[in-house]
Amino acid sequence: MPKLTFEATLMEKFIEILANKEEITQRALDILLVKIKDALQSRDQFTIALAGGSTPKPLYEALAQQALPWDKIHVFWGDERYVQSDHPDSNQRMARQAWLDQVNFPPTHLHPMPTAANDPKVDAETYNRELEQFFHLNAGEFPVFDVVLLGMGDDAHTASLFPHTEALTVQDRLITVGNKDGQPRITFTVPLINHARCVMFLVTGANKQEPLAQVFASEADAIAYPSRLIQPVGELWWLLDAAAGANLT
Ligand SMILES: O=C(O)[C@H](O)[C@@H](O)[C@H](O)[C@H](O)COP(=O)(O)O
Repeated sequence: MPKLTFEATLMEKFIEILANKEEITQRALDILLVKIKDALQSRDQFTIALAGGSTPKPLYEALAQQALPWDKIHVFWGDERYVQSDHPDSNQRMARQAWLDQVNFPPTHLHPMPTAANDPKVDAETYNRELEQFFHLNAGEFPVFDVVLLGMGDDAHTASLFPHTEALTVQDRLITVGNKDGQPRITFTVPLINHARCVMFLVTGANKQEPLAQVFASEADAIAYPSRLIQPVGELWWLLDAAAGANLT
């Protein structure tokens, strides 16, 4: 696999260690509400890409309690397991149950990753085209999401960008096929995430201590610790609970 290189980028990095999941949820909500307000004032539209997994679910539940102009917000997914949308592992299903189906989003404002073609490459290409059309992109352009939410696995993967996989090296697409132990995923690529105005990691649990130490180390192999590749042109937020961030204080 080619050595990964990426230019140094201008970004503002914020690392906050909070007591627990509840504090992370509240802090993430507070930041998101500011980003939504700023986006609506500047562009009259807010675009967000959701993370899957378990950590963001309380944040989605908290968002469902907000009175926001849902008709000005567009929701995408940063990655998806390659299962049907009603499968228990579906990231779409989790976000709909926790938030999206609990408020009156216009259906056209929800942009789930397709998983029905029985070929992840086809579905990845379909979603790639959907983003190109939605953001009116010319060939080779990347869209700028207002916020990309991310989690991090205990192998330092993020989205469905897993260690030592081809997905890590894709630089000319918005969407590609991820691979978790042979199981296909659909995922944002590194350059797509890195074009965001704001990337926010929510990371909890003592099992994330070691991978975080590698992600924040001055030197480490980004192919082995893919979250190192996330260096957005905009803001980078790391919201960690005390267990995950214990070694960083
Ligand atoms: O589809 C997924 O599973 C996620 O996108 C994945 O990248 C997740 O964010 C991490 O695995 C952390 O998951 P937890 O939040 O459950 O620790």
